[in-house]
Amino acid sequence: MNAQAPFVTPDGRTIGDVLMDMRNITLRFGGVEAIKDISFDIREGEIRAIIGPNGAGKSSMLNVISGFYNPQEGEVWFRGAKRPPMKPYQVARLGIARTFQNIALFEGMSVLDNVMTGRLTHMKTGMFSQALWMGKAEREEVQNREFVENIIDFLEIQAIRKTPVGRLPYGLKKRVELARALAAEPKLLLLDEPMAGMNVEEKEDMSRFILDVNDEFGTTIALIEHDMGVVMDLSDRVVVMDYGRKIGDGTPDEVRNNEQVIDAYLGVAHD
Ligand SMILES: Nc1ncnc2c1ncn2[C@@H]1O[C@H](COP(=O)(O)OP(=O)(O)OP(=O)(O)O)[C@@H](O)[C@H]1O
Repeated sequence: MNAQAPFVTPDGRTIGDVLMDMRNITLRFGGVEAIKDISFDIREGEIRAIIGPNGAGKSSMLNVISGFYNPQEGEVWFRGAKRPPMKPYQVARLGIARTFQNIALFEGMSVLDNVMTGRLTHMKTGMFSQALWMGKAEREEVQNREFVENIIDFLEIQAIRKTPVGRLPYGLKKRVELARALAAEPKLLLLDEPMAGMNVEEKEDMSRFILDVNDEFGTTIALIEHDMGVVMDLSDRVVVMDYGRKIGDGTPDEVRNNEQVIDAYLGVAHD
């Protein structure tokens, strides 16, 4: 990848080269154009938000990034290479992990076991050696377990590591989902409405953890969020979508003062 001029955010943070480059993406569902010729990039180490009214195409965009949908037109570039159409598990192996708008955890399993499932992409030994519990499989299991325990500590969920997820309050379930995504050691972490349905205190906790993950692990984060206070506080840069088109792209201040964005989305109520 060519070195590019570093991008310095208004609060003085320097963010790196382009990690993900979406070029002229168009996605159709039959006659519906969910994404219309959108281009934007995600730079190494930044927190990038995608915002817009309901039905604007945000989830569709996240699904293109995660490989769940393959666009009819346009190119997806990741770490300096054009990504061919792929299945989500192949995209996960490239280092892209995600959380979902509606929590997708195994309710009957413990927190620890749920977070361990996020580690599956890193398990290298085959079924055969695992079945025979050969040395290599054992070493790998120990290392993966250690990695997962560190994440559990980091997100302060040690006290509930043995608790079945189904018994946890909503805010903690969201944190477990974040832990599971982090267990995959992603280069790019996608968060689909991480604050949806949370109370003020839970939102504050989640915001802090998102910032800590970005700081401590240097993980690049792209998120969809409707809470504008949270978006403006957390993000380095924001893409704004409306009816499948991109209508704004820039720092939180630039986006906040963009007339088209104000008319389509922010209005008065969100100020
Ligand atoms: N699987 C699908 N099949 C057909 N149409 C779809 C599909 N997924 C999304 N759409 C349509 O694409 C458009 C964009 O939807 P999308 O869910 O991406 O928007 P969004 O911005 O994420 O909305 P929200 O904020 O409500 O989650 C909508 O018109 C939606 O009805």
